[in-house]
Amino acid sequence: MQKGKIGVSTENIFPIIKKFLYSDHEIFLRELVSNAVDATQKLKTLVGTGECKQELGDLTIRVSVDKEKKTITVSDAGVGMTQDEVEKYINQIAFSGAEEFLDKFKDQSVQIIGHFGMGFYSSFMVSSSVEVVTKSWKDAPAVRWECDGSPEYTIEDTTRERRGTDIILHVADDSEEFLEESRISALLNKYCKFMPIEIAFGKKKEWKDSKYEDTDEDNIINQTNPIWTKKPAELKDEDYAEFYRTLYPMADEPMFHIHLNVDYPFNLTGILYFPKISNNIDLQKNKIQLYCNQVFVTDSVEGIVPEFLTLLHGVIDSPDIPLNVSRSYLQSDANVKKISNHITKKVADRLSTLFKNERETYEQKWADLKLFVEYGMLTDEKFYDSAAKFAMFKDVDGKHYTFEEYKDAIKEEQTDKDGKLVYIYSNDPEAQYSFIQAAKAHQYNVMVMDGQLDSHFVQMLEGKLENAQFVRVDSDVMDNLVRKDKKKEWKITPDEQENLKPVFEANTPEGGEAMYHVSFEALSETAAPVVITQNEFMRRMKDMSQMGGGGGMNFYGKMPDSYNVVVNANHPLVTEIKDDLNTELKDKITEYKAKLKAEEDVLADLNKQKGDKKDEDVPAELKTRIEEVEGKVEAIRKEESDMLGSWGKSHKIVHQLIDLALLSNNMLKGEALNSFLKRSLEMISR
Ligand SMILES: Nc1ncnc2c1ncn2[C@@H]1O[C@H](COP(=O)(O)OP(=O)(O)OP(=O)(O)O)[C@@H](O)[C@H]1O
Repeated sequence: MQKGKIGVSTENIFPIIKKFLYSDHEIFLRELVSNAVDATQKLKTLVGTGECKQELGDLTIRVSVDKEKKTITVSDAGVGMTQDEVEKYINQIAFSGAEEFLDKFKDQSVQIIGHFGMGFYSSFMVSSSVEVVTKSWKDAPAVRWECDGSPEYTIEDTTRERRGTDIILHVADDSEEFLEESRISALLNKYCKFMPIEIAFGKKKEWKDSKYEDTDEDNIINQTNPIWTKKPAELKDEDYAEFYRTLYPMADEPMFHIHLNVDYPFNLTGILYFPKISNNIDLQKNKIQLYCNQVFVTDSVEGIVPEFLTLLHGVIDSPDIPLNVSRSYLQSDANVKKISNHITKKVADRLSTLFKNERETYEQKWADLKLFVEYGMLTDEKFYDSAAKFAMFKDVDGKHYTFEEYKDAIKEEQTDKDGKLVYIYSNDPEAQYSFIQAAKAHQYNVMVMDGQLDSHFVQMLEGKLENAQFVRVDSDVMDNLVRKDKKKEWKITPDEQENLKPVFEANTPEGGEAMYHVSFEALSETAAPVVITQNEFMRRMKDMSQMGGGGGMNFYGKMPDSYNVVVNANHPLVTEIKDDLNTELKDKITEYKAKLKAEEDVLADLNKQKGDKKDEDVPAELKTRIEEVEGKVEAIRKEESDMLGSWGKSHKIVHQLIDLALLSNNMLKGEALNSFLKRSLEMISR
C-alpha cells in the first residue's frame, strides 16, 4: 500500500466545501452518476473506433445504498482507471479543481448555478471517507484508493472482476438522510431522469403475499432518449403531450410547444411549452428545467432567458451555458446572450405563425396568451417589436383586433381636436356598464383591459404608439373623453353654478377616505344629470403602484382616491333645482361650512395635544374639552342637515342624484346603499 498527499495547499478543504455548499449537498449524486455516464460514453467511443476490442456487455450504471454499512455505491462498467490515472485524475485534477473553485469564490457569497465543476470531490460533502475501486479497460491491475477528507490518501492494488469503477461513499453521521432509499430515489429522479446511459436503482418491485417484493428486473430510473434529443420530424403531437405529462404530472395541458434545435453557432436543444397563463404571474414562474447534456442542472433559469420567458414550461439543454459562474456574470456572457435572443425570437416566430395561419385559433387562445405576451412586450424591447404585429386588443363585444386594425377602426370617431387618437378602455365591463353604453351611443369603441399587467401595459403603449392617449371609460364624462371643437350651450350661468356648487358639495359622501370635487359640464339634455368620474392619470398611477411599479410610484399608492362629481348643467332636473334655489340658502350653507371647519380645526388641535397617550394618562380637562368640541361639530352637522331638509324636494333630489351616480359606479355600499333605497321608496310612494 502507498500513501500520498493530495496536492492542495489548504490543510483540509473538505469542511470548507461542506460549509460553502451547505444547501446543495445533494448534488454529489448527480456528479458521481454523470462521471459514470462519461466513463461509459468514453468506453463506447473506444469500442466504436476499434481501439478497445472488448465486448461492451451490460453497461447499466448501478446505484445502491447499504443502510447497515452506511454506504452509497455508484458502479459503472466504463473505461475505469489505472493507478497512474487515479493519481492523475483523482489526486491532481479533481482536487486541483476543488482548490481553484474555492479560490475563485472565497470572498464572494455568489450563487453558483448547479455547481458544475465540483465533480468528484463533491462526494466529500456527505462522506467521512470515500473509496474508489477501479479497473481500467487497459490490461492493468485494479486499484483501490481511499481518502478520509484530509489531504492524505492511500492507494493499493486490488481485484475487480470486470472493467469499470465503484465509488463507495462512507456516509458521514450528519448526512445519514442520504441513506434513505426514498431520498436517493427522489434525487435520481430529479437529476438523472434523462441521462443517456441506463441507471438502475435496486430492482422492480412486485405485489406478492400482501407485500412488495423485489423481482429480478432492474429498476431503471431514467429515459435515455428524451424527446428533445430527437428530430422534430420523428415526433407526433402526442409525443410532446406525453412528455409534458412526464415533466408536470399535475399541470393542465399546454396550448402549444416549440422544439428548439440549434447546433450552430451554439448548441441548444429543448422543448418549450406555452401553458395557459390566466392569472398570477408569480405562481407560474420557474417551471423550465435546464439541462446540460441531459444532466439536470436547475429549474431556475433567470439570467439565462429573459424574465418573461420564465413563464413558459419545458426543457432547455445546452452545453454552452457556463454553469459554474454567478448569475450576474451569466447575463453578460456572449453565448448566453445569443441563446437568450434565439429563444426569444423562436417564441415570437411561433406566435406569429399561429397568428398568420390560424387566426381563429389564435384569437381563441388569446385570453391565455395575453398576460405572457404583455409581460414580454413590457420587459423586452426585441419582443415588443415582433409582438406589436400579433398582440391583440379585444373590445367589450369580444371582437379582436391587431394594433394596426384597431387604429383603423377607431380613427374616424376617436380622433380629438388636436389629432390625438383616444383609446377608450374598461377594466371591468360589468361595473362600468353605463359608461360603456354611453360610449357606444357616441359611436366609440371600448376595449377590455382587465389583466394583471394592464395598467402598466396601457402606460407603455401610450409612449410607444404614435399620438395615442388611453383613457378609462369612466375617467371623464363622455363628451370630454374625446375632446372635439364643439361649441357648448350652457343653461346655467357661471354665477348660478357658484350658487349650486355648495348644495351638491353638501351631498357628497362624507367620512370616507375618498375626496369628491364638484364641477359643471354642459352636456346634452339626455345625458345623465350627475356622473362620477375618476381622473385617468391619478388612478392609473395608483393602480400601477399597487401592481408594484416600484420607485416613485409609491407616492401615488398612498394618495386617497379622488373623484369628480360632474353635474350636467343642461339636464332638466338640474335646471329645475337651480330655479328652486335661492341665494339665502346658499349663504346659509357657506356659513355652516365655515362654522364646521372652525370647530374641526379646534378638534384637530386638541387631538394633537392628546397625541397617542393612553386614555388614563390624558388630563381630565383635555378630555372634557374634546368631548365638548365633538358635541359642537355634531350639532352643526345636524343643524345643517335640518336646514337642507327644510329646503325639501330639491335637496332630496340632489342627494338622490349623487347617490344614483355612485350607484352606477358600484360605489354605493353598506349603510349608504341602504338609506338610498329607503329614500327612493319614500319618494316613489309619495
Ligand atoms: N467513474 C469514473 N470512471 C472513470 N474515470 C473517472 C470516474 N470518475 C471520475 N473519473 C476521472 O476523474 C476525473 C475528475 O473527475 P471530476 O468529476 O472531478 O471532474 P470532471 O468529470 O473532469 O469534470 P466535472 O467537474 O465537470 O465533473 C474525470 O475527468 C475522469 O477522468
